[in-house]
Amino acid sequence: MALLRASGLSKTYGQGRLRVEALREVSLSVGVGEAVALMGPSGCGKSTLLNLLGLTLPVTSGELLVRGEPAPTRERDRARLRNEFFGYLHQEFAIVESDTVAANVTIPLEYTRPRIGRRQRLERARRAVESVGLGWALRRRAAELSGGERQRVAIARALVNEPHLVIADEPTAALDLATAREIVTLLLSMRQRGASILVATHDPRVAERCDRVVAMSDGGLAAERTNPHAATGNHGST
Ligand SMILES: Nc1ncnc2c1ncn2[C@@H]1O[C@H](COP(=O)(O)OP(=O)(O)OP(=O)(O)O)[C@@H](O)[C@H]1O
Repeated sequence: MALLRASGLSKTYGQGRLRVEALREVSLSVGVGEAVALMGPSGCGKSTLLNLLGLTLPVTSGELLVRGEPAPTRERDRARLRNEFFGYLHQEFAIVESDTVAANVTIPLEYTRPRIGRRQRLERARRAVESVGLGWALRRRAAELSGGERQRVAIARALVNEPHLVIADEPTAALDLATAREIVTLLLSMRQRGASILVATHDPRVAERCDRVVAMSDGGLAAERTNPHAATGNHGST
């Protein structure tokens, strides 16, 4: 069974003269432990597709199955699934600069139900921060870290709830080459825990390290190829 299966997804923003058909009839599956890269020109709909698949935007039409079950429509249920199932990594990191690394990384755990106690939240944050090599920075304010270190904090936050799927939108756009490479290595290493990765990127070096590359064009899927040389995870079906 695919972890995520989208059939005929469409998204329209606005109404009347402001109406934008951002996605048209997109069908895509993501297998367990699979890394899929979305590529395509600016404005072709990559972020919109990530937001639909990551349940942060409602679909206009189409079907989305999460582990074989239709994605919930009630916001409360969607929020719970987001917290339990997904990890999110953004281009601009979305780190709270004035907070410590620990406080940033525990954010996704604040919303889990049943609630996780403070001590356990901190312990999980510590493990996640250590897994990205930043154990020394746990009590530092995020503002004191470099761009690459902040992106590693964002990765720790994306994996602290042990997500089944990590959704990353241009995770390396603001980074230099060496740091970008390191961040992608970290991101893809989540497959070893059975997590799937869905990443929108303009960078062919990121795409070539994923198991599958899906090319988008003008709100639709244009082409798809598998990368025989990508270090594969434990895929379910596609
Ligand atoms: N909130 C919104 N309201 C109206 N139109 C939007 C909104 N968000 C995106 N769009 C439009 O939908 C289309 C797809 O945008 P999207 O951000 O998904 O593209 P993208 O491929 O991620 O682009 P980029 O690579 O530049 O991030 C674009 O035409 C964009 O202008």
